[in-house]
Amino acid sequence: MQVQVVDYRAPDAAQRFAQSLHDTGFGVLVNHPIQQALVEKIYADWLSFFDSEDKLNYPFSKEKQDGYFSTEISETAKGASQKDIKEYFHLYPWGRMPAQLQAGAMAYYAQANTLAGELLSWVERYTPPEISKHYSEPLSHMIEGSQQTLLRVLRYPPLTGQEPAGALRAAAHGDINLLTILPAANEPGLQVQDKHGQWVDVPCDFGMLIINIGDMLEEASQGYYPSTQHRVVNPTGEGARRSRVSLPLFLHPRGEVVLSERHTAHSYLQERLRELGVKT
Ligand SMILES: O=C(O)CCC(=O)C(=O)O
Ligand SMILES: [Fe+2]
Repeated sequence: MQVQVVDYRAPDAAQRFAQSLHDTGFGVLVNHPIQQALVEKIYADWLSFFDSEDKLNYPFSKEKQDGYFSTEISETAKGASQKDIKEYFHLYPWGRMPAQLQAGAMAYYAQANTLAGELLSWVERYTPPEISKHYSEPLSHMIEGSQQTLLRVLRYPPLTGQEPAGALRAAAHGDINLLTILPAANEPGLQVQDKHGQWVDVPCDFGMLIINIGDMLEEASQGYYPSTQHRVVNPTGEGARRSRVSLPLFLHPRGEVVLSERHTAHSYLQERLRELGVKT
């Protein structure tokens, strides 16, 4: 399996992108409208923040799920035995965040959210009618007015050699939400699992934008768009001494949106957060 790299400006971009998402759960865009300079500035600013004590002023809230999640409390992927080797900060427009980092992070949030809305309409356009007739409302409507879309700034620290056997930067998991938008990180390591169980590197040249399907869209599309397992493997050699930083935006519907006969977005999210051990 090879994840398709699609030129956002190509005349057939929408169709090729949706096909890639259907085939693999992943799609990669080049020539997209997200400003690379902004992404680079966020990476640099947040690396300094994670290196500072200031992060301890924003302990995560179990109820709201905003703030700083340390390596000690960060999530354990569903079915995994070890915690991931990562720390991260959850940003919502209504949530807590360091004042000096707010403008950059919220500018990125707005850009990525706008693009995500367009990409959802691409996904919808190329959904076969026998599937889309079950969408409770157009996909791009599901996110309108949503307060749940989450920007996560992740920092994977340099490895110390003392990590528990089998622990990974991010163990295999599927994302919970509709779509995830992820600029290529500053270091490699992201892999996706193909239909035969093999792990395949996701194209990650600096400047590429990686998009993947989450469980909520798999649920709403009855599996037509698969939420594929992915992971971040540990670096070896020189790379092990470096931090890796990444910036996924998890696109969430409004809580009351009906995903399927079984679930609203709210009921689905609560169930999954409990499974991750970050909610009681
Ligand atoms: O850091 C990455 O490249 C991926 C992160 C990820 O998959 C996640 O946080 O859900
Ligand atoms: Fe993920």
